[in-house]
Amino acid sequence: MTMALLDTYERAQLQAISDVAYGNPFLPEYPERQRVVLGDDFLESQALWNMRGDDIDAPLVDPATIAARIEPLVGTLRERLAQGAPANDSVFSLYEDAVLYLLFYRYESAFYGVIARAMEAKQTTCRFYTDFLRDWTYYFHLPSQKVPTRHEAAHIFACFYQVRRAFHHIFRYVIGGSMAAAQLRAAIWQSIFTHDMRRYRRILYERMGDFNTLITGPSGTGKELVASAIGLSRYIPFDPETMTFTVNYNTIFHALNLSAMPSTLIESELFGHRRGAFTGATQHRQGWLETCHALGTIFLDEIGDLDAGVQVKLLRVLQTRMFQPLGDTVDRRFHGKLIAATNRDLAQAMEQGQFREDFYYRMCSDLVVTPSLYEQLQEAPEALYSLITFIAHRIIGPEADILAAEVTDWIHKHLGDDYPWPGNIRELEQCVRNVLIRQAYDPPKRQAQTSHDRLTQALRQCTLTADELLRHYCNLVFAQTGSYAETARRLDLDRRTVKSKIDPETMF
Ligand SMILES: Nc1ncnc2c1ncn2[C@@H]1O[C@H](COP(=O)(O)OP(=O)(O)OP(=O)(O)O)[C@@H](O)[C@H]1O
Repeated sequence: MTMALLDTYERAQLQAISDVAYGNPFLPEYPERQRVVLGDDFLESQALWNMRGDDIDAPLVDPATIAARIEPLVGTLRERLAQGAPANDSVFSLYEDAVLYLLFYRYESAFYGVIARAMEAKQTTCRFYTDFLRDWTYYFHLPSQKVPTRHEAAHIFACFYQVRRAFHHIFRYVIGGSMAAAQLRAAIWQSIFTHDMRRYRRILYERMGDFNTLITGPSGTGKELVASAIGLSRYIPFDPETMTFTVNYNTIFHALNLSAMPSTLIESELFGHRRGAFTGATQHRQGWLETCHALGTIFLDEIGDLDAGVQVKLLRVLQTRMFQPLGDTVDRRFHGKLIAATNRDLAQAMEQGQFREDFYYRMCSDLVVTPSLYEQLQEAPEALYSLITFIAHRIIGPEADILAAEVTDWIHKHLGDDYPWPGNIRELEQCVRNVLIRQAYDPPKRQAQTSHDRLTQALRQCTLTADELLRHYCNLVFAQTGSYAETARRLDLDRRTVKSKIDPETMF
């Protein structure tokens, strides 16, 4: 009688590991997957979807425990396969998933070393690829049968590097212990790898540049940081001959703030120009779209402010990936990825004819929304302290806990627990700095107060139409809450109606 290749328990363990390996690590349900594998050994505080503390790159306990636990099981399965035990696709696939999980954590710190060196503009020869390749061969090239993995070792090596970079950048750039912040991290992960990591690894990894990403959310909520996390975590091929990654990820992300530039400068920055294209164009100049590396990213901040003429030209890039420098008639191709951000309500801007619909629909195949600080604190008031600790740590390093306690106390006494943080995390950062230096923070003069006075006056004089009244009231509540969702909840209106009434640029 031939013995089954896997008993029920082993199969269940491998299936649980496969679920862990392919889940979005920042989603709140993810810890449950880890718990299935680890049982009582699972450490809730280490759950990946939590914000990381002081050291964002400290080794993670739960994944390391999982890797240690599966190693003997993977070894046993390898022995059985090596002895020629017949296996079907489902067993091979579980085996492959577990081996890749094991190998990722075996080399995780070595990959981090490559990330750190790239930050210092140094290129690393990844000698540990030799060890990786030895392990790869050990697990996948068995004496009596070749495990049918569809991947090359170098490709998986590149995928591991990308996953490690994504962890690093997401933790580095997106802070916050609320569910809203965790979901933002999960959305970034999805924007990088899509919801299906297997398909990503098979085919999509080299096509993500074709998908544009649009980031929306109030000012100061980290839209540029989200864009950096996505742009710096793109797939970069590994060259096994030279044992190097083909480009330094740290050199291929370019941010352009459109609201800070006149439209002619935007055009020339983006598309480039020929000599004599306009007065002052004394030299031929390549634009960002031309110089952008194929694995690179151009980030267009404040896209809502883009002039209609530039929108048309950019639309062509979005549709055909082609463009012409100013004064030129020859088409050039854009090879990178485009990410845009805005804090404007684009739905309203389109309604008012200020923003082209076709442009919007070309941008929104991948939409990421950053939550306001107020929204985060409504849901998890305790998140304020951890945010402050994180910021304090970034500002002064040692004694961050003491500063955090001082700032939290100050906020509690002087701003109150319901302060709306209209400037979001950017404002919180300034508040921490101010309390550090002056032991006080004066919030910028709140528009809400003036709004309130004007509304009261208009109400006394009975001069408002019903629509004006609603509009003003929406703006007033929005100024207090800083959140469309919360305003809609308080007014018992739907979010779209609220959005259509609010103009954050010229709040009443
Ligand atoms: N989620 C966040 N995590 C960490 N820091 C943040 C976050 N959001 C904002 N910050 C801090 O606020 C600063 C501003 O962030 P960023 O420029 O990304 O905001 P933004 O949403 O693009 O704002 P704007 O719409 O005004 O351009 C950052 O430099 C960072 O210090």
